[in-house]
Amino acid sequence: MANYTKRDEVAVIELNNPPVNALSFEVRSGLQNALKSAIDDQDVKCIVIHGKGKNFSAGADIKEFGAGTKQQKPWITDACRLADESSKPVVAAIAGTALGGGLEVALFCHYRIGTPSCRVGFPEVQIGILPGAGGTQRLPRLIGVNSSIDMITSGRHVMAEEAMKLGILDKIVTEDIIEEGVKFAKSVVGLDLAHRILKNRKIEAVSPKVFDDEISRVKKKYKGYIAPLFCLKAIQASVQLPYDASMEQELQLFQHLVGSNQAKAQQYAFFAERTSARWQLPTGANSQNASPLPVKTAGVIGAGTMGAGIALCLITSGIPTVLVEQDQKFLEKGIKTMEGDLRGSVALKKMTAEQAKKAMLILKPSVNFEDLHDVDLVIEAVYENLALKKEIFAKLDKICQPQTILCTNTSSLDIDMIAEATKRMDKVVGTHFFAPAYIMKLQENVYGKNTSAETVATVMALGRRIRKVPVLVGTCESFAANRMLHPYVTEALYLVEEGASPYEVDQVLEDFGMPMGMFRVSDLSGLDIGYKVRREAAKRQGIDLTLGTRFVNGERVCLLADVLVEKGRLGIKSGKGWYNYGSPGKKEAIPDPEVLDIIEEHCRKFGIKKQKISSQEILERMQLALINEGFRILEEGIVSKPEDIDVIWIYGFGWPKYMGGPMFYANEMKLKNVYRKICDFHQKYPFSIHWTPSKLLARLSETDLPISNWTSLINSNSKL
Ligand SMILES: CC/C=C/CC(=O)SCCNC(=O)CCNC(=O)[C@H](O)C(C)(C)COP(=O)(O)OP(=O)(O)OC[C@H]1O[C@@H](n2cnc3c(N)ncnc32)[C@H](O)[C@@H]1OP(=O)(O)O
Repeated sequence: MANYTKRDEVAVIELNNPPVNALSFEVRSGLQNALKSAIDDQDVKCIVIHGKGKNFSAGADIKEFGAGTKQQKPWITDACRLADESSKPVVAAIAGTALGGGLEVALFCHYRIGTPSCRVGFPEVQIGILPGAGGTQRLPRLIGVNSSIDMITSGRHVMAEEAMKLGILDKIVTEDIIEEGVKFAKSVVGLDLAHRILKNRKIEAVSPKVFDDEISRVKKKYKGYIAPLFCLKAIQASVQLPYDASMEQELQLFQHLVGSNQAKAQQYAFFAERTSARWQLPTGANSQNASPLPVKTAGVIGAGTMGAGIALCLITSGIPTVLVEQDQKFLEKGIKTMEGDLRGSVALKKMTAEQAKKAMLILKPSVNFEDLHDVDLVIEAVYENLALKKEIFAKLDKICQPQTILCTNTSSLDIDMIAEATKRMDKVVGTHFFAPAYIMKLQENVYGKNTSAETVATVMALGRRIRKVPVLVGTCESFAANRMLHPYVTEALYLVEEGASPYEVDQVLEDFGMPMGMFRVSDLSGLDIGYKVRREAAKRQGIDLTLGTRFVNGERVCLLADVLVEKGRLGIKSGKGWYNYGSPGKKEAIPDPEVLDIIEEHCRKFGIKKQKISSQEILERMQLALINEGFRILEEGIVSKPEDIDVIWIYGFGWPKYMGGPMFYANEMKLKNVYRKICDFHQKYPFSIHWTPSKLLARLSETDLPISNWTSLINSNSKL
């Protein structure tokens, strides 16, 4: 709703829909009525619109879009048209965020003022739609076509200072936004409003080439996403058509997008991220009843690629950090990496040179563990070796304050075994970052059997603070993220043995929307890593793994990657892997006939008959193998909801948001179809344990319920 009050001759309209003042039907109607009252009231000389609480408005209520249903009238445009027509100045007084429809409301006002910390933007592309209440028509009239294209197709938030430079804000004021709004509104009473009404403004002439170039740029940068292209069409209409006709065009484009599968998936992903933040432990403790400890300072152990990346996340979020390495040379190398990454961020305009300098000032590099004595939280990021990690944790337990939280960046080791090296098992937790840690957004937090709710609350809060997307998972072999990768990778290798080339497999995955195919990712990580892990695991089990091994414990194995390693093809680092890179460290992946010969030879050796495998089969086998594992992870309670898995795949492995995530994808395929196909594969490939159908999937597939109901069904039926 919208509250209407008066301060002398100033009407003050307050958008009131906590927590973010989303423009629901009630708010739109309230705004329309309040504007009518203010315009009709003879005593009112000017009008201020502001938002209750921390935000002006986060835009349209995304929940109302639900699967393409039309918003109930009045639209934002119906409500705000009154501002355009008003002879009394209307001022948008912006604190917090004015996003999407929120910014559109502000663009209907004659003036916009904002606090120094306010942000504006059109993030609609991120939820698969476009600004559908005049944003694509009015912004170009205010800040020009090029800047509008940048803002609308990227969806980025623009800070007050930049908004002022662009001309979106007329003034930056103090944080006391209502007082400032009233004062400003009074100061503009009586001024000519004609040139302040955006729909009346002339739009600059722009050559069609600008749009052709932008289409190419957007297609490349946001590969697979349709909304940014629709945004361009709408902006182009603003240049080519009169205002009313181009508004109509914007509405049509908006309506097309709002009903699209991509919008549905992207909006699911938006809410999944927020649902995933609401964690719970098997004890019943959860994000509502547990409080985080304050983290004023932090420590990182290990200045290798991961450690340096994690330290960078901390210092760029304003957390003073001690970075400890045992060797001065490695420490210096780590700092150089960090400085290089910061230079990259400055070049990409993600931060200013001043901010980068400030971040480095709160880093304390050290070769002395004792320097971790007073920090509130330590993240250990040394290489994967249980004995070494236990030694470090025992040392930390003695050096750090009793309340200090000790985190391990392990990707596979048992959290409980690491915790046992300390006398504070409740304060030990996994914080698994993904490479490159400074860039990848997923933070997979892993609780052990003694990890306290307070510790979990602290690392979940830390994740959000350092701009990661934190997800809570329980302990199991490889945890949730990497565990799901296993069947995906395995199935890719089987497909290659059976007749698909690695390049066909990668093409299918990239066409689906994955940023890189599985084989390119393996080359990037280094094939020798898996080689070592497989040999160590086999050694632990007393198995003699050789290139002649075909079955382990009754399960089919394919060691083609190991054949490449033994030929010196380690991936990008050696210049050759599944692809040829020309020379070590080069990134351009070129399909290599030599690899196809190696595969031929491998298949001949084992008498494997090759056949043509369709793109559809490649996709189904890879996706369904990981989906089945996802259901098992849910079934075992390693994660508490399907959204956790989707968030892991979107932010850890680049699953396209417009496909929602693997669980959402399964939901769209209908679980009965997913289950039937998995059963078929199980029958066809009995020696692949990953095709054993999940019991939870079997049970859910009988219900035909949508993904939004799965969690309550799982919780209400312990037999699942
Ligand atoms: C025809 C007109 C068409 C108009 C197009 C639009 O306007 S579409 C909407 C465009 N706006 C957005 O995409 C903004 C989405 N919101 C955000 O980016 C962030 O929420 C925020 C505003 C930057 C605030 O971030 P913060 O971290 O402080 O809070 P949360 O993200 O956790 O959000 C708090 C709760 O509010 C819910 N929510 C946020 N925005 C909306 C929205 N636009 N509609 C509905 N609900 C919204 C969010 O889901 C959180 O709810 P919980 O129940 O607490 O999880």
